[in-house]
Amino acid sequence: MNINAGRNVAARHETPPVPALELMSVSHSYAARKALDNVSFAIQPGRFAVLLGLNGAGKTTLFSLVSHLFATGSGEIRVFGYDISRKPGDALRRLGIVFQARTLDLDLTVRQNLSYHAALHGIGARETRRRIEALLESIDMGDRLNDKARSLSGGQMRRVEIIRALLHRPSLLLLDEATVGLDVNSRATILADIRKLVQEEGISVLWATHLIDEVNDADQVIVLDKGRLMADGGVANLIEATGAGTISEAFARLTGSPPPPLPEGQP
Ligand SMILES: Nc1ncnc2c1ncn2[C@@H]1O[C@H](COP(=O)(O)OP(=O)(O)OP(=O)(O)O)[C@@H](O)[C@H]1O
Repeated sequence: MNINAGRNVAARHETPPVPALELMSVSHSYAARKALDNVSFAIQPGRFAVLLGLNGAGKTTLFSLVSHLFATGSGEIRVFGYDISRKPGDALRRLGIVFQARTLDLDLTVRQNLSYHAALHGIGARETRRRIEALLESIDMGDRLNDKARSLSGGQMRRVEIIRALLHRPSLLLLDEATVGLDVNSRATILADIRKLVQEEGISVLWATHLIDEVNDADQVIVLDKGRLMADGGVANLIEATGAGTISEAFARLTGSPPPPLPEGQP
């Protein structure tokens, strides 16, 4: 008996998973300046995808569209199949976002900053307390609960912002230049924490950066340059497609720029 027969039939009829994030022909302009030009890509559930682009590539604009801060004028954006324009509630519920600019209220305590976000998502008081305490403990910041946000270091503020983005248990996390301005150790800790979330919780991540050393071999790499999608694929694919020796060289060839800078603190 061929025990695989049934399985093969099932596999033939299997539908592909709904992407965690899908952009279809998305464009955006600020007056005459085109910031995104016909950008399409998809991120599958449970993937760590790096959105790699130099200053002005369009990364923040893309985040503003995905998070529905800006209306999608041209093209379509779906979060786990939900169109951000037609079903913003369903899409945003599945989305956690850490913006490039610091967004904690410095005069509120860590708990107050986090509780406010939980309330916006309709999470009850007891559950809010439970989640906040567990998440803060997980990053060894349980003792900072009642401290004012302004007393935290830059890296600690960033980690509180990441926790805030996770409070409503999103399935897709977007981070825009999350490590900018942080020292080498804080950068490494934050990146490792996020990679752990992908591995252990199956969360999908879109990590926007201009730092090539934040890319791992197993990542999906989406290269954006002056609003245009230059490449989308695995590290090995990008290296092969560009005839480069390294991902850094591949990026330089794709964007016509010198190899991107190494992070602060590295020669
Ligand atoms: N509010 C705005 N008004 C006009 N032009 C803008 C505005 N915001 C961004 N731009 C322009 O759109 C383009 C894309 O900018 P965006 O901030 O999305 O890029 P980025 O990749 O996030 O860059 P950075 O890493 O420097 O933040 C740039 O040419 C920028 O000057």
